[in-house]
Amino acid sequence: MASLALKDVHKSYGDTLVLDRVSLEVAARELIAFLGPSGSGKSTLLRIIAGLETADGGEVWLEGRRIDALPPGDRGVAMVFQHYALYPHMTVRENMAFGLRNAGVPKPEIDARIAQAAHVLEIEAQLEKKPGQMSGGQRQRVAIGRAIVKQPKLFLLDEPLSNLDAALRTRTRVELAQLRQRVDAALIMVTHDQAEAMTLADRMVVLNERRIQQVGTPMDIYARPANAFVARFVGSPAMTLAPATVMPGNDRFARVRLAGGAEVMTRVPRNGLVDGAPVSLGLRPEHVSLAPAEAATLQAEVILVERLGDRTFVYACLADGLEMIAQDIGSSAVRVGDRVGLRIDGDAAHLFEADGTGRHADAAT
Ligand SMILES: Nc1ncnc2c1ncn2[C@@H]1O[C@H](COP(=O)(O)OP(=O)(O)OP(=O)(O)O)[C@@H](O)[C@H]1O
Repeated sequence: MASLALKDVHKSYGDTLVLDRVSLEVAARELIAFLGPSGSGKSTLLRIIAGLETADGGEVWLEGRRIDALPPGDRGVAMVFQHYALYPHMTVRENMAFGLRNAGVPKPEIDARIAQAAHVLEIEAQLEKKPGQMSGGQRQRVAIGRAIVKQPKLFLLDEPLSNLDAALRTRTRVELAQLRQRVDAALIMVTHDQAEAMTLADRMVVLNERRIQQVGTPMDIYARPANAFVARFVGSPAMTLAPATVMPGNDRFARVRLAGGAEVMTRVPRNGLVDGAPVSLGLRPEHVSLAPAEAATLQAEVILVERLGDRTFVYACLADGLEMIAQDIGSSAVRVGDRVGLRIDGDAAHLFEADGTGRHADAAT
């Protein structure tokens, strides 16, 4: 049985539809990341599940119980906010006990739950401190602890790491990954940060334009994005989308011609594609490499070089103005203004419909 099920959830604010028939099933103990651009409805969906917002239609089920008409406190859901909203005048222990005391949980039970959560989060030594005496990372753990003591069936985390600096964020991400092994509940987190989603989530839900665009494991979404939006949104730097046309032929796989004339042999089955049909060729940087200008079919001028230490991203502009990103070795010697050749790994190229709405399945799918 799914832990959480959303069925045809929709929501408008005034005349603006923000969620359009969203359906999703989350398995027990699964960690799901909602990923999408600003305004795509991630927080609204989370708030509907938590009961802080009412949907206009649709159903929310948790462990076989319909919860969308229940008040937030009765849903079996605990939410951790981006601004963790700890009570500054209370100690960590009091912060964690507050909700339980209000819910009438007996004191020995509260003490036991706090001790257990503090152990899981390794904040036993901080229990008598006030939030002002703690670092951002410690405060975030207390906020998570406050959710853990409620023993929810589902945790909802809204941008849980976004207030932390880069180093602490990476560390807390690892801690969150470890924590989830120790809690017996499903977990949904909202994030802007795809590295966070890719590293933590069992499955990612990519939202855009009011709808779920794709649900899948991080690697599945990276390797087989369902449409041009997902292709460009997931992965950094973004995938290049090059306008191309399908060339006539009886090959098993489709050969396409880029606007500038170069041809690329893909691994996308030829059948189902119409001769001359416009398509969009998707290329990740790791599938475009540098080659001596005279030996390659594509010539380009380097416009930007991004050195990351272990590898270098080379942004290059083709004669027809198309920009492509190639990946080179860490010690790459290329410089802005250089003329370079580009070699495309057609086996790894993606083909999307020209309007970006769909993907032509490749041989691996
Ligand atoms: N209370 C509200 N009243 C009116 N419009 C709202 C309200 N809350 C959200 N919206 C609108 O609904 C849309 C979705 O907002 P939501 O906060 O869910 O997006 P999001 O994906 O979480 O964005 P962000 O990543 O910026 O937090 C946006 O267009 C937003 O302006």
